Amino acid sequence: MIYTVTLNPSLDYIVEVEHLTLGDLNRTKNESKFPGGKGINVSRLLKRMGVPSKALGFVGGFTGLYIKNYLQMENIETKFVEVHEDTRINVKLKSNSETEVNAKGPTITEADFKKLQDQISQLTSEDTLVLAGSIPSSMESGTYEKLVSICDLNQTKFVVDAEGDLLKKVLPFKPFLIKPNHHELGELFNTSFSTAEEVIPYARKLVEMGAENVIVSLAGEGAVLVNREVALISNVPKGEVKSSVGAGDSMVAGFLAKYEETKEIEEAFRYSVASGSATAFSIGLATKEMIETLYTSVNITKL
Ligand SMILES: Nc1ncnc2c1ncn2[C@@H]1O[C@H](COP(=O)(O)OP(=O)(O)OP(=O)(O)O)[C@@H](O)[C@H]1O
Ligand SMILES: O=P(O)(O)OC[C@@]1(O)O[C@H](CO)[C@@H](O)[C@@H]1O
Repeated sequence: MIYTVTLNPSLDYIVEVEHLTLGDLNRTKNESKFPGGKGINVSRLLKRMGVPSKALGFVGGFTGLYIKNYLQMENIETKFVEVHEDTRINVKLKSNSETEVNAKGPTITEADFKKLQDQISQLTSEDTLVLAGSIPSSMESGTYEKLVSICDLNQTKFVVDAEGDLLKKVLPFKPFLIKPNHHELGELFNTSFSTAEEVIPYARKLVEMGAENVIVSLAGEGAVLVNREVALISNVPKGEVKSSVGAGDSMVAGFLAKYEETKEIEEAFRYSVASGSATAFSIGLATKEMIETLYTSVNITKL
């Protein structure tokens, strides 16, 4: 079974404004809201791909209730730890460009965290754990490290989609997959990239540091996958970007879903890119139909 963990879920409020003027009253052209947070997005995508998963993490208040009800409506299993403060609201402002305001999230107590650790201790070598997104500001940067050390004890395969220290600290525990975007990769090594080729040596460093598979996305410029055996570069399909919120999470879900089915890294990577673009070309997350349409226009080159 795949378990996703979202330590800091969100109600994503997507507002579209024709021409945003700071310091003035703006009225929306369109607005929508979705349950968000990276692990939750992975669970929602997996469901659309026909792969069951269970969503774990912390939810609280009316926003937490909204998330639970929404996932229940989509027949996604959840086992959230209930916290006292409200789950955050993240604002995604779509105008000439995309602007995001992500909140810091509720207070998580030691007792809340202990409940989650107990749940993760129940996983086995048959399970996969996906840890995705930021942590509420009340939690320490060693939080993911504590969770993956439980996976290490029980030989549970795990995936991490996080940035900075959260990511760095899990590498010695050998994650099955990590998926930084090129900005996050650049920040880790104090550099920047403009092409997929430039990314490869740095993705290889992450493999040397412990990651089994590294996918680096470069938004409209393509993506790379590196592991001990191969280095692959992918194009991205052409289309109109409607909202890239959740595009990275869709890549994680797409990779896991296809890999479960085929055990083929190259096909899983191809499906991952198609999933990322299908979400980028949608308001909200991709549908399976759209992913499968785009799949045929993803081309992978082996280096
Ligand atoms: N302009 C684009 N054209 C086609 N596909 C795109 C475009 N932008 C993003 N994508 C798709 O989304 C994937 C992830 O994009 P990106 O590199 O922005 O990841 P991310 O920053 O993790 O995403 P997120 O917005 O979810 O945080 C890309 O690999 C690609 O498949
Ligand atoms: O603040 P974090 O945890 O880094 O990111 C949270 C978030 O931006 O990520 C998802 C898209 O990837 C959204 O659903 C959500 O609002």
